[in-house]
Amino acid sequence: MATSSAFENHRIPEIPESMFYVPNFINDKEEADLLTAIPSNRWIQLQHRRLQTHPSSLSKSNTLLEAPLPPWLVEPIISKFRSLGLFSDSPHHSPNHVLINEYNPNEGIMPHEDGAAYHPIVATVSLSSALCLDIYEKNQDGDQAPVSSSPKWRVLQEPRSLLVTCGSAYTDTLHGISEIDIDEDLRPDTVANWTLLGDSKIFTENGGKNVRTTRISLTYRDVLKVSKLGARLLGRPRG
Ligand SMILES: O=C(O)CCC(=O)C(=O)O
Ligand SMILES: [Fe+2]
Repeated sequence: MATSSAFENHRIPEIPESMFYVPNFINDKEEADLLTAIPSNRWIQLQHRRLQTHPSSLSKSNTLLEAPLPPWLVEPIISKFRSLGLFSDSPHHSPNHVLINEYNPNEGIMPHEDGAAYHPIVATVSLSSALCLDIYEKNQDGDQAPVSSSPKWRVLQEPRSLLVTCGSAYTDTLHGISEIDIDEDLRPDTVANWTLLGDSKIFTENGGKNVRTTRISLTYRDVLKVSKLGARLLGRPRG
């Protein structure tokens, strides 16, 4: 990925290439504006989280109907991506799809990979609460199972942070969020991005604990297959 050299300083050292962590990627006001803009009528309730997709869900063949992202998901985020060089190598040179997840305490997502519908990069902006993303080594026999049921690395995602996963971190690992209400044992040797955190002190002072509240993630992606015809026939999806 062609990124600015300043961005290299945000590389998470322990994890296979490449994951990058940027604390305070957005400020308090930008976070508050995003939280206000997320439409309350677009949530799909899943068993262990809520989800919304913009501009629309992918079809069964993993095709996106061409449509713009809603403006509140574009600025200020996309110009910040551009100045870091993110998505410059991806086919559409900018994200065209955003999945938004919401997790209450004790909710999460099973270990999985994001797969081949997307160019191998995902950029995740976290809002409201910190939590740990668990990273697992992937079995190389193609069955999508983790090598071990315990994660190999943990990435602590603070509110307003950015996490970028690309390269072999995208293709050769699985990621998940465990269904707990407190992330424990947060220390330099158990958190892969500890030295990159914006405020590691609060976790140290709190006995290495993060008590979760509701956390929202905006996950930006570039869908490979885009259907222009669909967009013309069906018009723009609601945004
Ligand atoms: O909420 C997150 O940070 C991870 C979400 C995720 O893995 C996904 O939407 O595919
Ligand atoms: Fe994922």
